[in-house]
Parts: sequence; structure tokens; C-alpha cells
Amino acid sequence: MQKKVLVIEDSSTSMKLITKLVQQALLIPVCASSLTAARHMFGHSNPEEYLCAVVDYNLPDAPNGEAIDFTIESFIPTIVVTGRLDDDTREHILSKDVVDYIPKENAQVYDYLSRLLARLDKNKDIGVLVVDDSRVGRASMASLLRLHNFQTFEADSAQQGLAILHERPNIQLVVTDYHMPDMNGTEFVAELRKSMTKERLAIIGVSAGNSSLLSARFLKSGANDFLHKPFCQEEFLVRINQNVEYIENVEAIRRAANSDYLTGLPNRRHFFYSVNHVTRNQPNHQVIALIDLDHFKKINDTYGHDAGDKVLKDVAKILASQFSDVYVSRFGGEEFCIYLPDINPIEAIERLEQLRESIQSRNIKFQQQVLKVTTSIGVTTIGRKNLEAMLATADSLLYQAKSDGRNRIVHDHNVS
Ligand SMILES: Nc1nc2c(ncn2[C@@H]2O[C@H](COP(=O)(O)OP(=O)(O)OP(=O)(O)O)[C@@H](O)[C@H]2O)c(=O)[nH]1
Repeated sequence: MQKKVLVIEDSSTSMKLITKLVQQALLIPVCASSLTAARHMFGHSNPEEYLCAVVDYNLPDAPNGEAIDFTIESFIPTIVVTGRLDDDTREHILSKDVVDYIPKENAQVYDYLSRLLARLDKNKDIGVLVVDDSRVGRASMASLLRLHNFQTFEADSAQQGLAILHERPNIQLVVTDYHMPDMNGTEFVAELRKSMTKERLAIIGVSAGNSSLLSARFLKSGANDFLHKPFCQEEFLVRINQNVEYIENVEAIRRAANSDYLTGLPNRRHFFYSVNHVTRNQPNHQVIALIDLDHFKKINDTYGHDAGDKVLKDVAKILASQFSDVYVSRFGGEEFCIYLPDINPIEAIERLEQLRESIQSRNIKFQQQVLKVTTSIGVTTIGRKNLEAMLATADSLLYQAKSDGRNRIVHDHNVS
């Protein structure tokens, strides 16, 4: 469900800018130009409907941050924007349980706000583990993380931390103290790095130790970052967000490198990588199917390239849903490939026949038109060690399916 953002701001220029950012983040702005209007608009709404509130510190009927108290008391995570840049205001704002404080210094603050809104929305699915034997230390870091919507887990020892990580695959970040009873922080980091890379799990070391060597030891043991205690709330959260963004960016690059831009299916390179892993274990039976759309050029020529793209996307969806248990790829153009390991060849051919029929009977909607397409499929059931050799056989069977009239399967099972 699309979440709402309560915006309380008396400057119409700022309101316009913030409203636009909220909409760009695919959230619904609920706008009020004063505290009174905000109370009226919020009424008895359910705070769960709101992702957060963006509140101006100084309003005509709330000159000293009273609107912040209202949103916090209403259980809405609160981001404060203010034109006041003095330290007293900053201290006053940060003494309250706000998500963040954004001084209106320059145009960059709106970029920061935009990223913050996107983060708050995404953070609800991200786990962060805090490992510290001090209950107070753990609780203070965990409560800051909760303000930023993270799913937060706490461990009072390295062993407990390892157990929680094992149970919670959505943990993307660990914040660990150095002094712990069973294992120190750098030993804990080294242990984690045995199974999880920096790109899969970010680790931030924290310590009150005076030695500047400690940060180097954490980093050399595999931590992504380090913070000296006591740290300021803003620095802690900025570092947390930066490290989470790093993991997300690496994942986005990995996904883009491995998938076909149009259909989202694994691309040829990734298919070879995954399938070569499986073939090394020499599965009992292996089936490879090469699937090629028939007379696809005619669809492009008649209805345009966008219509052709829509056909490719719809066919890819059918493939992905009917063969989610095996390996599917768009090889390029209008050609797809499926690799089925450990399968009875007859069952594989039946499944591929169902696929051919599903594609043939699908009404593909493009603008006001309904498009139809058929496929020719070459299937080799003679498993070989070498993937290229199986593909070459499937290709010649596909060629035969085309020359026999298209919209059919040609296979080599039990053909002498
Ligand atoms: N819309 C669209 N067309 C593509 C894409 N990639 C390749 N094509 C087109 O796919 C068509 C393939 O045409 P051909 O190789 O002649 O094959 P065909 O028309 O399907 O004929 P047969 O395979 O012999 O049945 C060409 O017109 C390419 O431009 C794509 O990503 N999108």
C-alpha cells in the first residue's frame, strides 16, 4: 500500500518542492500549512498509514518546534526542516526523537530529503544487527536504527550475533563493538568474513578505545567502516545509510550485469555461468531447449518495434512462470533457452509442449490490438558434459523445426 507523508510547512515554495519530492518517491503527500491545519487533517488517522512527517521547525502557530512534538506524540517518524542554522536549535531538535534534522542551507538539502524518504521506505525490509555486551550501548544504537525504520536485532555476544545472522538472511549490516566477552570485535569480523563478503554484508566497527590503531585493525579484518564512540547521532545514521546504499548499489549492478534489460530474464552470460556449475555435478538427465519466436520480424514490421518488445516481455513472463524451478535465459533477439537438469526427458518434452501451446494461445495486448505469436523449439535430451555441444545439437533441431513448418517441437529423445 502506498504510504502517506504529512508535510507541515508554511512556505509555499518549500511546500511545492517537498510535495514534488514526496510524489517522486511514490508516496502520498498530506499537506498542512500550520500546526492547527495538521491537527485537523491528521484527525484520528491511523499513524501506520504514514511513512513519516516532514515538519518545518518554525510555523506561525508553532514558532519553537511545537509541531514536532505533535507528530512524535502521534507516533509518526519525524524529519525536521528548518531555516535556523544555530547550534541551540540543532541541539533542541536532536533532543527529541526525530528521524533527522535538515537545515535549509542550500538546494542540496532537498536532494538529501529525497534520498532520506526513499531510504525510510526501503529500510523496513532491511535487517541491522547490533552486537554489544553493554545493554545501554546496544539499546541506544538500536533505537536510532528503529527511528530510520530498520528491522533491528540485538546480540550481547559474538556467538549470539552469529546465531541471529544465521536465522535472519535479510540482515545486510552489522554494527559491532570491540570489547565483548567471548570474542573481540575484530575476531568477530574475521569470522563473519569467512562466509560473507563485503558486498553481501556491511560491517561497521565501533569502539570507545583511544587507540587509532583499532580502526585500522577493524578495517584490515574486513569491516567496511569504523566509528569512534561517543559518536554524534547524525554521523552514525549517515554512515549506516551509506553502507546500506553500498550493498544495494552492488546488488543493483550485479542484477543489471546478469539480466537482460528488456525482459529481466537472466542473460546468456549468466546462464552459462549458472548452468556450467550444475553440469559439473553431472546430473542424471539433462535437457536443453532452444526456443525461437516464429516470423517475429513480421510483428515488428507490421505493428512496430514497441509491439515486438511487448511480445518478448509477455513470452518471457510465460517462460519465467512455467519454468521457475529450472534455468531460463533470453539468449538475444527472439531466442530463449531453458536448461532442465535431473528430469525425465519425456516429462521435459511434455512441459515444453505445454509451453508451446500457452504461447500460441496467449492474446498479447498492445495498445488497442491483440497480437499472436508461435514458437519453434529444438530439444536435446542427450546429456553431454559440454554445454556448447548440447546447445549446438538443440540449435540444429530448432533449425529443423523451422524448416518443418514452425510452431512445433523437434527433439532427439529415443531417435535412433
Ligand atoms: N522488438 C524487438 N525486436 C527485436 C529485438 N531483438 C531482435 N529483434 C528483431 O527480431 C527479428 C528477428 O527476425 P528474423 O531473424 O528474420 O527471424 P523471424 O522473423 O522470427 O523468422 P523465423 O525465426 O525464421 O521464424 C529482427 O527483425 C530483429 O530486428 C528486440 O529486442 N526487440
